[in-house]
Amino acid sequence: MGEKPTIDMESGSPSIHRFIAVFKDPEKEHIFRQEELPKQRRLVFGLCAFIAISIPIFMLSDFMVVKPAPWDAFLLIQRLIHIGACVIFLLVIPRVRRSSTYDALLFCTLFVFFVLLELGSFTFLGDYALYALFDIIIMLSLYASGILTVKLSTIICLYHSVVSVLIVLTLKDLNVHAQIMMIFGYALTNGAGILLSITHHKNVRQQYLLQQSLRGKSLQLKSLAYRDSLTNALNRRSFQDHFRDIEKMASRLEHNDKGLFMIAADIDFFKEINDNFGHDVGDKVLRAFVRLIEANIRSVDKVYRFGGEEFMILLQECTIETATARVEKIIKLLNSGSLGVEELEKPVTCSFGITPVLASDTIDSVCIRVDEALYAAKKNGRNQYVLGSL
Ligand SMILES: Nc1nc2c(ncn2[C@@H]2O[C@H](COP(=O)(O)OP(=O)(O)OP(=O)(O)O)[C@@H](O)[C@H]2O)c(=O)[nH]1
Repeated sequence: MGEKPTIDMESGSPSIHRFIAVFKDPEKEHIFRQEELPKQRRLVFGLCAFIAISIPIFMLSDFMVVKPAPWDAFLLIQRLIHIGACVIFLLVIPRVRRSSTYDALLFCTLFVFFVLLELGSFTFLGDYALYALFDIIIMLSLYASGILTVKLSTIICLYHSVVSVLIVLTLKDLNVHAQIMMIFGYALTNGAGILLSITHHKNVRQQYLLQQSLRGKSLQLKSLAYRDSLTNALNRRSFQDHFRDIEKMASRLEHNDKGLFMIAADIDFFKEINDNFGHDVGDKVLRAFVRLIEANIRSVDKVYRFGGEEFMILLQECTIETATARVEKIIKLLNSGSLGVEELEKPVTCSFGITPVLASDTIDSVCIRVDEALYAAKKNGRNQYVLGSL
């Protein structure tokens, strides 16, 4: 599956066309509509289900007002086609993946729906006002629901207004006064509907932008809360909060050739660096150390600063050979002066403890084991690694 599309809020809030209520940038409009599609599908699904259920109820009441044969048979066929169209749409709509396909399908369904509804109006015994009321309610709820884009609302409104006016004019049993009122009613409903539609689409887009910006801000805050401000490495809180994921990963890899490895790293004689060259140089060393580690692990692996000059490195899906090879390489790079802090007279060295993370481990058990290995490395003379015993 592709990555979920998002609107880039850094490049400024995208503006909205005033009358057609879509984003001015077509790509942003496309991303927005793809994200909105699941919600729209749910709405249309609900609407179709409502029509499919309510029409049989109307069929029962129709018998009271419908004209005699052949209109009764006509009405029955018309209602059955309605229900059939809704059922087909109910089956198809959950599978629609593109907003353009969705629009085309919706337009076809609504077209069939209104043609049948308009034809159905002839079957009522002069009770056109009742039919019109039902019709107007459906139109208004469609406009206001956001199912239709402003473009679709306008097309349907024009088509429906023209046909409805023609029907009103051809109805012999409506007097002139009633005809004028009906036409006036349709004009007002459709006009109000288009305005509702524009307002609705603008609101939905503005709300979407607001949500995007809030989502971005909350991600920024989360990242700030989980990062160490000096080195930008992940911090101890992040390690604690994500340990559940680490446990899950360890269980998943339990019977695998590859597993998870925790490495504790502690820079040797760091106090001396601070004392001899000052805190600023000490800070520089810490930043350069994190950069060097990050450059020598994969992007899925993680570096956490636990405090001071103490770090944890989590290697994912690797073997003991790879874990030790990576640490050996880092030790070699440090000894060759690759840290690149010019103020220092001799290379900075570091001691490491390495241990696999087991499915049965808790945060404490793994930290204790890896700390013991690190302590042994320090005790053995520093600038080396020790594998923790299980
Ligand atoms: N520059 C700088 N120093 C820090 C920071 N946090 C802790 N320190 C210093 O790191 C030093 C840690 O010293 P020790 O715990 O004695 O460790 P060490 O000198 O590296 O000795 P060993 O670990 O035994 O090799 C202390 O002097 C702390 O003040 C920091 O953010 N920046």
